[in-house]
Amino acid sequence: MDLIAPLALTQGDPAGIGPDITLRAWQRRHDLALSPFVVMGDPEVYRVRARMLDLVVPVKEATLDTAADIFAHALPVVPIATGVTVLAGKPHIAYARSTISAIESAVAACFVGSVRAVVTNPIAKSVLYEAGFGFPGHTEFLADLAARRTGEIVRPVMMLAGPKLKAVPVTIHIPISEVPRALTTDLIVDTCRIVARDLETRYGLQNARLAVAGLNPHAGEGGAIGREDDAIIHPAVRRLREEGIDAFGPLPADTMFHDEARSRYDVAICMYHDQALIPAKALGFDDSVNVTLGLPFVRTSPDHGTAFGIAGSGLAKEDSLVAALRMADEMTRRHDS
Ligand SMILES: NC(=O)C1=CN([C@@H]2O[C@H](COP(=O)(O)OP(=O)(O)OC[C@H]3O[C@@H](n4cnc5c(N)ncnc54)[C@H](O)[C@@H]3O)[C@@H](O)[C@H]2O)C=CC1
Ligand SMILES: NCC(=O)COP(=O)(O)O
Repeated sequence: MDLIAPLALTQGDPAGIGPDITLRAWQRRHDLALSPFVVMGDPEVYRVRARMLDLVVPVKEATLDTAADIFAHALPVVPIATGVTVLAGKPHIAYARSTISAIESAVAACFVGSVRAVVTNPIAKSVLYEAGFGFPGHTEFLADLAARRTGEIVRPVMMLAGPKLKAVPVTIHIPISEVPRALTTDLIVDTCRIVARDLETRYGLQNARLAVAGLNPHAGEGGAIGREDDAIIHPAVRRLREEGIDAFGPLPADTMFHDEARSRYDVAICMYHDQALIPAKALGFDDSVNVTLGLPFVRTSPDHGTAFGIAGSGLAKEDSLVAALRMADEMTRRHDS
């Protein structure tokens, strides 16, 4: 991999805080020693937002070849026109096409080696659904783009990674009422295999310890408070251990996230979205990163969403985006060494 190549940073929803935190991360690039990144987005959105926020950030249209050099003195943007005036804090389905195109362009650039990794700014799921977007989120869309490129099945796994906790939701963006039906022993086993493999290849963590959460209170209390823990999760843990993966559980989820409990594992495997994301965000909202494992390229993202309520106000913190840029940089360097 060409380590001179920049990281691709997608626009995300242009009405959200993506432009704010991108401008602020670029401003701090020297202090934070950030590797060059190139934005896939609408240059005008960044110019308008910089004026709104009173930030002195020159924005320059770039190509993938010129971006890394431009980064030293201006924010490089590979232009993807929104075609409409974007209002900060006011999401609109008219922005959906450019939001999606930015992701597609970043992935295409990654496959030809013009960028090293894909870092995504937040998208508003409901806005994209309204515009006909057929995927729950980036995670599944990126896997689909990768599968179309490689001709192979790509199983993506979401992981929230921060200094205090790595947590994986086995099921992601589905209604809580559908979780028990969606959970299968095979799904848990497949997810854990990908986690164990990618923690080694992408993070250099060998023989990772996987703490598998139960689904029901007290991990089902021997079947008295729900049967899924014994019937579905326990057999998955057994199979993983037979394969040599250091998985254990199912553990009562309420007692697996305190300091001492976390010292016993490298990653928490959780059964549903909030079981993973609540502890991850409670323990590190500003420095946790949303990573997609299982892809043939590196993808990271801030852990937060579009935060429309504070877009253009100057209140948005760029810390999680900075952590995502850093993590993507480190992951591509490690993979290459
Ligand atoms: N990776 C992605 O694309 C993600 C997208 N979303 C989308 O974001 C939209 C809004 O979701 P919410 O649940 O409201 O979560 P949110 O993360 O956008 O906002 C939650 C709260 O945190 C604050 N906040 C978020 N990021 C911040 C930052 N960088 N600095 C300071 N304060 C910050 C917001 O102002 C709000 O009070 C939804 O449409 C959701 O689909 C949510 C999570 C991740
Ligand atoms: N709650 C996490 C989230 O919404 C991020 O999803 P994705 O867009 O990274 O798939």
